[in-house]
Amino acid sequence: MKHLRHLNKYFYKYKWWIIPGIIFVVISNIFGVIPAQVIGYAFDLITENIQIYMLFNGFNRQQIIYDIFSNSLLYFGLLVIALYLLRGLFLFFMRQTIILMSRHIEFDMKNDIYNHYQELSLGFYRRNNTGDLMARATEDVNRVRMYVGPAIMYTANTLVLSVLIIYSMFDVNTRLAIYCLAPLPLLVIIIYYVNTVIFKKSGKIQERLSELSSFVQERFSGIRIIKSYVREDYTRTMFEIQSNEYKKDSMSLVKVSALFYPTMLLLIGLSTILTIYIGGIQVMNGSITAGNIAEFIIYINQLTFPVTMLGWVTSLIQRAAASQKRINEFLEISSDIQSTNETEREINGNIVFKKVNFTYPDTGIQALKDVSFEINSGEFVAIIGKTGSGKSTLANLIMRMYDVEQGEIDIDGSNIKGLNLKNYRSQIGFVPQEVFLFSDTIKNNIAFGLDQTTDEEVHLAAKNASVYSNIMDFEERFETMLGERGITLSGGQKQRVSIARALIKSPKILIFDDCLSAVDTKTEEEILQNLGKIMHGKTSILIAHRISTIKNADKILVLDNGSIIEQGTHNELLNLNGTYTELYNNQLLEEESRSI
Ligand SMILES: Nc1ncnc2c1ncn2[C@@H]1O[C@H](COP(=O)(O)OP(=O)(O)OP(=O)(O)O)[C@@H](O)[C@H]1O
Repeated sequence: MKHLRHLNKYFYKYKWWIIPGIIFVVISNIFGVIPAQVIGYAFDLITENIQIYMLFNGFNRQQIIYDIFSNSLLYFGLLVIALYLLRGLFLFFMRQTIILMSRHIEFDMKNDIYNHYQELSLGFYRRNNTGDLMARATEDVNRVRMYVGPAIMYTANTLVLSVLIIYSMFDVNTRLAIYCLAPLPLLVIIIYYVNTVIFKKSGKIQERLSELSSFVQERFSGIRIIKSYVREDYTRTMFEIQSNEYKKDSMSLVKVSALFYPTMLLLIGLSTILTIYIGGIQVMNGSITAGNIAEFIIYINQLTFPVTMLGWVTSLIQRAAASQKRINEFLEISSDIQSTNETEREINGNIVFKKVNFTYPDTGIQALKDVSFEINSGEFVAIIGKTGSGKSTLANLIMRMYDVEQGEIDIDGSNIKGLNLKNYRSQIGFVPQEVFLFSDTIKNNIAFGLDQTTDEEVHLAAKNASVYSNIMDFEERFETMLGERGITLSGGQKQRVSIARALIKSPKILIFDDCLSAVDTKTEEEILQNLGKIMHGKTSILIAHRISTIKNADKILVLDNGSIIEQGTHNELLNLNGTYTELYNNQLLEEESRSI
C-alpha cells in the first residue's frame, strides 16, 4: 500500500475534483435511502386505508375515501420517482468528477512516465526489454487508474450507503436490524475469499495472455524465417500448446465465477427470509408496521451491490499497489548520464580522448583500453578495425551515450561531462550502423532532427545523400510512407535516407558508423564527395571496413581489441607496414580476385 503514496501528489493537484466528488457520493446516497422510507410509509398507508375503505362498505363516502387514497398513492409514487431522479443526477455528478479525475491522473502519469523514460540512459534500455517498458506505461497505469477512479468511488459509496442504511435500520427496530444484518458478515467473508481466488486466477490468465501475444508477435515478425525453414506446423503446435494453457486457466476462472453469484443470492435471500419471518412476528406484536418490513427488504437489496463491490474494490487496490510498485521502480531510477550545465554554446568539433577505458556495465565487456587520440576541428577522421574492436563504442562515447570509466574526453578543451548535453548532442549528426526509420513519410524521416524545415532543405539533404532520384521514382515521392504501413526500402536506400537525416542538421560533428556498407562503390564515392563539400571546416568521423572509403581521411585510427594500435594518414600507415598495410593488401587481393 505504501507504493500508492506516490499518487498523493495527483490527489492534491485534483483536490477540487475529488472533494466535490465525495460530497456528491453522500448526497446521491441520501436520495437513495429516503425512497425506502417513503415506500414503507406508503405501505402502511395502504393497509390502513384498505381497512377504512372496508368500514365504509355500502356508504356513499366510500368513493371519497377511494379518491383520497388513490391520490395520496399517486403522490407517493411521484415522490419516489423524483427522489430516484435526484439520486441519478447526483450519481452522474459523482462519476463526472471522480472518474474524470482518474482520467486526468492517468494522462498525467503516462506523460510523467514517458518523459522519465526519455531521460534515462542507453544502459537502462539495454537492461530492460521494450515489452516491459510498454507494459508499465500502459497496463500498469491503467490498473492504477482503476484505483484512483472506480475503487475510490465505490469505496466511498459503500461506506456512505452502509452507514446510512445501518443507521436507518437501527432507527426503526434494533432487533430486526440485528437479524437482518446477521448473514452479511458471512457474505463479506465469502465474497472476499472468492474475490481473492478470482484475483489470483485472473493474474495468471493475464500472464498467459501476454506470453501468448509476445509469442504471436515474435512469430509474425519472423514469418520470413518460419516460411523459409518450413516450420509452420511446428509453430502452430507451439501456439496450440500455449493457447491450451490459456484455455485451461480461463475455464477454471469461469468455474469460480459461476459459483459466486448463486452463493451471493442465497445469502441475500436468507437475509430477506429472516426479515420477513422476524419482522412478521414483530408486526403481530405490534412493535413495527408492515411498511417497516417493506423498508427493510429494500435496504437489504440496496446493500447487496456495495457488499459485492467490497471484494472487487479490494482486488482493485491490491492490483493497483502491485502496479504502482512496478511503475515506481522505474521512476526511482535516475539517469547514469547527468547534465547540469544549462549554458548553450556552439562547438568547434575538437575532440580529445585521454587514456579512456570503458567497460559495458551490463556485460562486463571491456570495449576500450587506454584509448588516446586527438581530432582537430574540421578534420575528416576514419576509424577502422576488426568487428568487435570497439569502433561503435567510441562513437557512443563521443555522443556521451555512456560515461567513461577511466580517463577523460574533452570537447573544445573542456570535459564532455560539463557540457549541456542536449545542446551538445543537437550539434552532432549521427548515422548508426543499424538503420532505424520511423513508420512515417520519407520527408518526415529526413526532417526528424529539426523542428522546422523547408521542402528545399529536405530535397537538398536527399541529393547530398544520393537518394533523391530513388525517392522521386516513388509514386508519392517524399510523401511516401515507410514501415509497416508503407513501402519497404532496400538496405542501401534506408542507409541513405538515414544519412540525409544527419546531413540536414548541418552538424558540427558528423559520425558515420559503418553506414555505407550496403551502398555500391560508385554511390559511396558520390556521397563522400558531397560530404567533403558539406562538412568543409567541420569534424567528420567515419567508421568503415573498406579502405577505399577512408584513404583520403586526414587521420585514420586503427582499432584492435579495444586499443588504438596505429594512427596516421593512409600513406603514413602504409609506411608502418603493420596491421593497416595487411588489411589493405588483403582488400586489394579480394578486389583483384573478384575482378578476374
Ligand atoms: N551495448 C552493449 N552492451 C554490452 N556490450 C556491448 C555493447 N555494445 C557492444 N558491446 C561489446 O563491446 C565490444 C565492442 O563492440 P563495438 O560494437 O564497439 O565493436 P565494433 O568495432 O563497432 O564492431 P562492428 O564492426 O562489428 O560493428 C564487443 O565485444 C561487443 O560485444
